[in-house]
Amino acid sequence: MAALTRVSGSVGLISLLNPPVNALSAAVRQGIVDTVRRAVSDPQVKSVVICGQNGVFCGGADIKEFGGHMSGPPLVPIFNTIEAADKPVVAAIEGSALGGGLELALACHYRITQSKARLGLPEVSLGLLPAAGGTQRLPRLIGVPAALDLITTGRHLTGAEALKLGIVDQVTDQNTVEAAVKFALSIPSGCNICRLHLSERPGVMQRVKKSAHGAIAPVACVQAVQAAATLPFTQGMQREQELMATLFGSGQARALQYCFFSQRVVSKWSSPSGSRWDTSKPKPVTKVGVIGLGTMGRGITVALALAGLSVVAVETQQQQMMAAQHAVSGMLERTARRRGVSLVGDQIRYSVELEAVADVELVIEAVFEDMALKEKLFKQLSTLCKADTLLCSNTSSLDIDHLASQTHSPQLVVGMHFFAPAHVMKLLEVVYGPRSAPQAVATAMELGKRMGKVSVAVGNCSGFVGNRMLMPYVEEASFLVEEGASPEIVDRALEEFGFPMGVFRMSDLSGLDVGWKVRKARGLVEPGQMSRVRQGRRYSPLGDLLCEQGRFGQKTGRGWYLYDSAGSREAQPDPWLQSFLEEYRARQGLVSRRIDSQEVLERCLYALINEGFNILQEGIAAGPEDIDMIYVFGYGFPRHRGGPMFYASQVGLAQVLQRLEHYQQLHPDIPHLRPSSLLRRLVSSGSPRIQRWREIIRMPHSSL
Ligand SMILES: CC/C=C\CC(=O)SCCNC(=O)CCNC(=O)[C@H](O)C(C)(C)COP(=O)(O)OP(=O)(O)OC[C@H]1O[C@@H](n2cnc3c(N)ncnc32)[C@H](O)[C@@H]1OP(=O)(O)O
Repeated sequence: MAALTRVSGSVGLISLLNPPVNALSAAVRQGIVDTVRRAVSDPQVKSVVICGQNGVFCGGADIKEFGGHMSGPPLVPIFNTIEAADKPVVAAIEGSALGGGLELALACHYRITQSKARLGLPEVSLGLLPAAGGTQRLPRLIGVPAALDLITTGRHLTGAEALKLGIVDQVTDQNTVEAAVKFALSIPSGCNICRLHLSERPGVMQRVKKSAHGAIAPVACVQAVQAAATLPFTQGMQREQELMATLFGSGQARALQYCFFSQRVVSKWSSPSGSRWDTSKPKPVTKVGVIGLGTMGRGITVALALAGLSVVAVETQQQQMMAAQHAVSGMLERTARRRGVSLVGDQIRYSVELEAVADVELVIEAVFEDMALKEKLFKQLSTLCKADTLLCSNTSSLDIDHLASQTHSPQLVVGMHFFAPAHVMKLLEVVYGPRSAPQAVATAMELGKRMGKVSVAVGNCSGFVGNRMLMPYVEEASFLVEEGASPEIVDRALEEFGFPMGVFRMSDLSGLDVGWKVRKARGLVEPGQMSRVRQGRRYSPLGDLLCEQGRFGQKTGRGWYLYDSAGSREAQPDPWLQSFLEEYRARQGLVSRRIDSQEVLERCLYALINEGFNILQEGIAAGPEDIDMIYVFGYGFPRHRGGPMFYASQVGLAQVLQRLEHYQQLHPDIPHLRPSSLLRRLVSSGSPRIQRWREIIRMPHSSL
């Protein structure tokens, strides 16, 4: 798992061998121990170079080992031995040096890196801290502020950025191992351990705690770096170990590591028809049409252009097209500057003629959420585009199969549901209908990947996965307000749970009129009416009544909260709303009661989770990982809780079932509190680990 050879006469070359990313498994750690010992004791070896095989230095500790019993030599003494070696040790970094991989390089005396290599300490995103000396060596090498930034965010750097910060000694575009060997031959014996004088950074802890939304790892990272600033190296290392011990077995670490693997699981998509990621080849796409340049169309255009695709952007009115062109240019420049990438000119062609998309390979429709308008457009596209052009809709809830039926080639139609702002948000729901060809799904998934999205393939139903689950969550929040809670009580409970925004603040941000339009389209809105049963089930008209008063949220300066002015973001409790709610409850004969945060969490989250089980049962999502990644990347579900389905597994499925039954008895008129039969089945199968749910879902069962 690590090999030692002698090159250029006197350089001991140690290669890590553990494809695909040379993770530091027990065997690799043992290999490093053995090869370093041999190299250091060999009198013919004057200096040592450590590299990774197959163009990757090292992706860090083997995350798969974290769940089980850890065996083999630990990293800290291995790295201390390397640092203490009396022969110069040089790390040759290609591909990635992440987590324990970078910590290995930091223990070496010198680092040479490929300019495009990725370096970073991403442990915080796994609920951990860099506990193989990273929190002690990095601040001593580059200072506290830069180290804090890298360790608390986990962000990756390029080799060139790492050189600027002083993490590496040399960057090369040539063969990195050869450059490192040449470097090793040129340096005298003795080592280069940099020990900066460090001082603490006031105010950092407060800032990190605020942005952590309840995650504990970023806080522990700050504490560990503070130890580097205040304690001698050996004591700092001890503090690092103590802090790591509090994180290692935590539920948050388990949730975050589950997210790491789930993000990779969802790219290996499958559908109930049997089509799969490994048997469906995507069609090559170089030119894409975007129809409709409102907020979504503009974001999609930017995301495509940044991914290096040619875009034909169509808007029917000249004036709107000009406005969109101006906005897209600004967004592109800002995003490219932030990401440090250069723009390729002339990638986007604007037109007011639909015919401009006649020669593209894929079209993304992003016009208003109006079925009649989309039907007409798909009919036109089907006639004017090439016979094999993929037609995709950015609808957030409409029937993909119905749209497909408007075209000559329904197999070429899929949904590509982006999230606003589309050039920033990582989630893409790829929606397949019963007639979508495997190649169409594979192509949309591949295009999402090229745009840097986490793409999740889901089946066709109203609202798909994300918005379908959101309905019961939002409805429960309104019911709680009818029963006595205030928007502040509901939002506070959800924000303390870890959501960046509660239901009502989020609704004010996105606009209350958005949901009002959807409810109108579903025939639920009865202007001026207060009835609380519609279409045979409990309904809260509160949102409609606010809209009738022109309270659309932030954009009108009032909604569930009050704002200083239209467009302001600072939400304040509104005394008017309080009186309005009191009057509403009195007219409805509702007796207000005290509602605590436990009830808020249980009713909102268990309703959401219950719908997730229905979705799994119907095969709309292939597994719990798909739902969890949709919620983590698209809806702000706290990543350190793993997503709604993982959270349910942590709470205990029997407990979720029991609380749903309890609330359903109290509220028999709320269908989404009726426990899903899949949840019952899982509980009666002994509540297996989430990784085993797919087996249970697939098992034949009787619904009797
Ligand atoms: C005492 C504690 C000390 C240290 C703690 C740590 O080091 S924690 C680990 C820190 N490292 C990371 O977080 C890096 C994780 N990996 C990545 O970010 C990417 O995999 C990487 C290295 C940038 C490569 O990306 P790429 O897109 O090329 O490949 P992909 O992500 O699809 O990964 C390929 C397969 O490798 C598996 N894998 C990757 N890293 C690890 C790892 N550290 N441990 C175990 N397995 C890893 C990944 O799951 C993929 O597996 P597959 O079965 O093919 O889906």
